[in-house]
Amino acid sequence: MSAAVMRVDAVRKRFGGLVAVNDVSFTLGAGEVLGVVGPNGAGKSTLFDLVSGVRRPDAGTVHVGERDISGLPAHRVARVGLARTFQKLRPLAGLSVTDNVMVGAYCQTRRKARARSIAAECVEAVGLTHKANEDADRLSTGQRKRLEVARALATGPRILLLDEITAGVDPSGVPLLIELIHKLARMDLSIVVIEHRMRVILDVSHRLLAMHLGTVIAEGDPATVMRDPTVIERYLGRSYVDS
Ligand SMILES: Nc1ncnc2c1ncn2[C@@H]1O[C@H](COP(=O)(O)OP(=O)(O)OP(=O)(O)O)[C@@H](O)[C@H]1O
Repeated sequence: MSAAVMRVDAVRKRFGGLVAVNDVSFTLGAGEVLGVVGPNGAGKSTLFDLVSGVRRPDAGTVHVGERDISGLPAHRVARVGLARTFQKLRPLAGLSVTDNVMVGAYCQTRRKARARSIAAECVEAVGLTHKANEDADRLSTGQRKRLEVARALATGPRILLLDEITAGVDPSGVPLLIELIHKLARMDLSIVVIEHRMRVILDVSHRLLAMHLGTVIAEGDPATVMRDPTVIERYLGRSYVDS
């Protein structure tokens, strides 16, 4: 792991009286997979929104390499090489898998033929070639998650933010998604993963960031973070300690 490809400094977001993300800072190394854990409402998805330009931070900065991308809208952030998936799946209804992925590819090219070929590569990378012409609405949850990844990949990112790609997926489909994250990491991407399933997060992450009520409560190598008494108390619960 080498120099940071992304640096997030003291980002903050308030919704009315609630500080959803409270001065969160972290770096992402080249080729690193950083896991983000925390209970529901900890601020994980809002943190992704701030980094990916879906929402503007009230304070703080986000750098990709030397470039300050703080407050840029999502389409411009995508052009800098940062892509994300969303927890809530939103394939474009009535469009095929390939057409959905081409939407991402138009971030890299205006040529339809080139967009189609990028889409084909990305659909293959996530293992959906056999569904390429199918209506995206007809996919299973696990397949839709992979479609989301393909659409993000088609924008040509260096940094990928994955928001709970195993949520709602049948346990039998989880190993395929774990393998997909490993594959993405081998594609020279630097990745931030939000994930509730412990077996997934421990399998894929080089480093962990634990959040609670908008703040970072622990950061470091996964085994150490998981043994941190504050993380156990606020996130994992007594049953984890006792088991
Ligand atoms: N648009 C919004 N308006 C008001 N409050 C919001 C909004 N979006 C999120 N919140 C609140 O901000 C806090 C953080 O939410 P967020 O979705 O970022 O948490 P999370 O850690 O991703 O949770 P989960 O694991 O359930 O997805 C929560 O209290 C949530 O209710």
